[in-house]
Formats: sequence, structure tokens, C-alpha cells
Amino acid sequence: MNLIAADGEVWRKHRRVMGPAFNGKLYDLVWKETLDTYREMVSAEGWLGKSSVEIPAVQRLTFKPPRASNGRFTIQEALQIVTERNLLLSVLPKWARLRIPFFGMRRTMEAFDLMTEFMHSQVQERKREIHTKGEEDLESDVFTMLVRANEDEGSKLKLEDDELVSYALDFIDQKFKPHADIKIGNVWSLLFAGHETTAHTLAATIGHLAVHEVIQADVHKHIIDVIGDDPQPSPESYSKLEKVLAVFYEALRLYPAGHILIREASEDTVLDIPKPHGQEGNITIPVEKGVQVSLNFFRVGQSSNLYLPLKVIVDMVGVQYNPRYFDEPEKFKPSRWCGVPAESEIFSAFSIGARACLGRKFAIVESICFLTMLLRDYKVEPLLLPNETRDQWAKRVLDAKLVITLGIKDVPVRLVSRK
Ligand code: HEM
Repeated sequence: MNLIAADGEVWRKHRRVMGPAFNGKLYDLVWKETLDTYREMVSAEGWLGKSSVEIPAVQRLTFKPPRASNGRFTIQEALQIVTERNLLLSVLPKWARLRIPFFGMRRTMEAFDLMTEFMHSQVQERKREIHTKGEEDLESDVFTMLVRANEDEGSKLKLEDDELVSYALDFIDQKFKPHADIKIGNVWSLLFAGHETTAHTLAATIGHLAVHEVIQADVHKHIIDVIGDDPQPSPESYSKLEKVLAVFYEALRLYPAGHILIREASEDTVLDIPKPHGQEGNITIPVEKGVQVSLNFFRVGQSSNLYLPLKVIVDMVGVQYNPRYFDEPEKFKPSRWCGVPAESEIFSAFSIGARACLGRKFAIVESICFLTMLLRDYKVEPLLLPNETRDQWAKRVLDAKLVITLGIKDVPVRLVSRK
């Protein structure tokens, strides 16, 4: 069980353990870490002193987690392999995983081992700190909170070892028969929830700014107005950078990383939903307790008034492209977010209500900081193929790609130094 998968009382327990870690102190830390990460990236990529650099896929940068290595490959590579491969692994019995000579299976298993070792070493380090440091000297980052809850013998909020760092995703047993052994501790679930989603959205933001020169110039001016050439802008700048937030929100609306949400009716109920945009009246759908609910409709025939509910999922792409809420929904128009209050439900890509994304502000602070620094220092241009126009680039690149989360295809760009 983990926070994302749990329901009812178990969910409440996990949320009570993790919720307090998502506070102002954490967001200041996220801001500072992101500044350091940005600087490290510029230096490690060898961009210093160059007037421009070409990046065949900007995802190569936005997907990079912290550096660490076991000599075979880095945590960066391991995490990428793990996120790409965990579904493939789940449909192979354990014994077959090391024996199957193709699909880079050995490398995949090594990546899992490295990630697991890394997680356990982090846990051990946090445990040492918990036992040796005083209360006031302990960090209040999410990882520390989770390990403390794991150490909290006798407490109602104790997290079991399984709930901390375990990982098993097996849908096939040793004899190739279907079964379900799923254990994804909170640390893994946070990694999956936070890493790919943010990385995809950053890539989509950069891709759209590359072809929307006027919008990019306006955002750049705004950044200069707010932080000037300060090499270490303070976390307080965050709340003033609303145009950077608007481009991030708009990219996330176009590519909602959490593209499906599963909901189960906890009691018999009736959904009363407006007909598609431009049509009068509502559709009423009875939903029985236990049914998994969809807000997506399938119209029977061209003109009939019969709608069949597809009772499977909440279709987040449908919500974000609904012309009832967004004019010209296919267009990249960040200005639609200007002046929208933070608590408005119109921005729903992190979901809304009790089960909304716990990492929303984490993701936003991190992304605003990264985009602000990148766009202040570099102009982003599309990296065109020979004889390709910008419009052709946009048609080729600005399209969706689905792995576990929804994202954008590889975004090739040129960064031109503004210094
Ligand atoms: C752009 C980045 C992100 C997007 C678009 C996003 C989107 C979402 C969505 C749509 C949900 C609801 C899922 C559902 O109800 O089935 C969710 C839940 C959640 N997200 Fe995020 N997320 C992002 C980043 C993060 C980050 C950085 C973290 C952690 C550091 C995080 C942690 C979580 C957690 C723990 C939940 C489950 C909350 C609960 O059920 O109580 N997310 N996210």
C-alpha cells in the first residue's frame, strides 16, 4: 500500500504521514535545489562560454534525476530504465526476467537492483540521522518523514517496511498464470508520481515556447523584470513569476501527464452531466456503488440522443480540451491563465478535491525555478531539419506520446545564449 493506491482509512493514514512534509520549508528547499541542479546542468553539459547549443531531445535534460553511480551506470540511467520498463517486467515471471536474452533484460534488472540499493542506502542514512540528531536538527523533507514513520514503533501512524521502499509489480506467476503481487512503497510511488510527470511537462513547455516567439519574448521580459540578472534569486520570487506559471499551466493543459483517473462510486449515485458543448440539456447517468466511474461519453450514431457512459476512467484529456471551459482548446494560449486565482477549479490537471496531487506545489516550484533560469539565460529555438519550416517542425514535434504518463514527442531545440 502507498498513498496513491490506498483508499479510506489506510489512505488517511498515509496522507497524515506525508502531508505535513509538503510545507513552505520544503518548497524553499526545492527552489534552492533546483537552482543548484540548473547550475550543475549548465556546467556538466559544457554550455558555459558557448553562444549556442543543439539538443536533439530536450527530454534528455528534463528527465535527469540526481547523480550517483554503481560503476555500471548512473542513477539517472537506472531511473529512466525503471520507469520505461516496469510494465514490461510486470508481465514476465521473475525467473524469466534474467533468462530472457533480449529486450535488454539483464540491464533492466541491474537498473532495478541499483535503484533498490540506492533507496535502501538513503533509508539507512536517514535512520542514522534520526537516531543521532536532535529533533530540531532533523530535516523535514518527505523522505525523512517517511523513515520516521517507519521507525515510529507502537504509533497508529507507523509505516510498515513494505509501505516504505518495497517494490514488486508481478501480474504473472512462476507458471505464467495471471496473479497480482503488487507492492509499491511510498518512496517508489513518489518517484513515479513526481519524476516523469514534471519532466514531460517541462519538455512540452519548452517545445511550445520554441515556436511561439512572441510569447517567449514576453515571458523573458517578465523574468528580467522580476529577477534581473540575480544568479541566486530568492524563493520569494516564485509568487511574482506568474507568466512563467502561465506557460507551464498551459503546456500541462495540452499534455495532462496524469491523463486518466480511476474513481469508484462509494455509494449509489446519479451523475447529472451537461451534454457536449453546443447542445442543450443534461444527461443523467445512474452509477451503482462499486462501479468505476468515467466522465467520458460515447454517442450512439450521428444524431441519436442516446449516450452510453463508458464506465472506466475519468478522461483528463477530454476535460482539458473541453470547449465549454477553454476557448480554442487546441491552441497554446498561456494568457488564459492570467488572473486565474490559485484555488480555481478550472485548472484541474493536478486533479481537484481530497485526492488532488499532493506534489502540486512541489512540481510547480521546481518547474518555475528551472524555466525561469533557462529562459532568462537562453533563447529557445526549434532545431529544424534541413529545409524544414517552423510550422513543419511544430507539426512534427508538438504531438503527444504515451508511456505511463502522457507527454510530448522528443523536442529538438537550439538554446542561444543571451549573455
Ligand atoms: C507536473 C507534475 C505532476 C502532475 C501533472 C501530477 C498529477 C497528479 C494527478 C492528476 C493526481 C491524481 C491522481 C488520481 O487521483 O488518480 C496526482 C496525485 C498525486 N501526486 Fe501528482 N502530479 C505531478 C507531480 C507530482 C510530484 C512532484 C509529486 C511528489 C513530489 C506528486 C505526488 C502525488 C501524490 C502523492 C499523489 C496522490 C495523492 C493522494 O491520493 O492523496 N505529484 N498527481
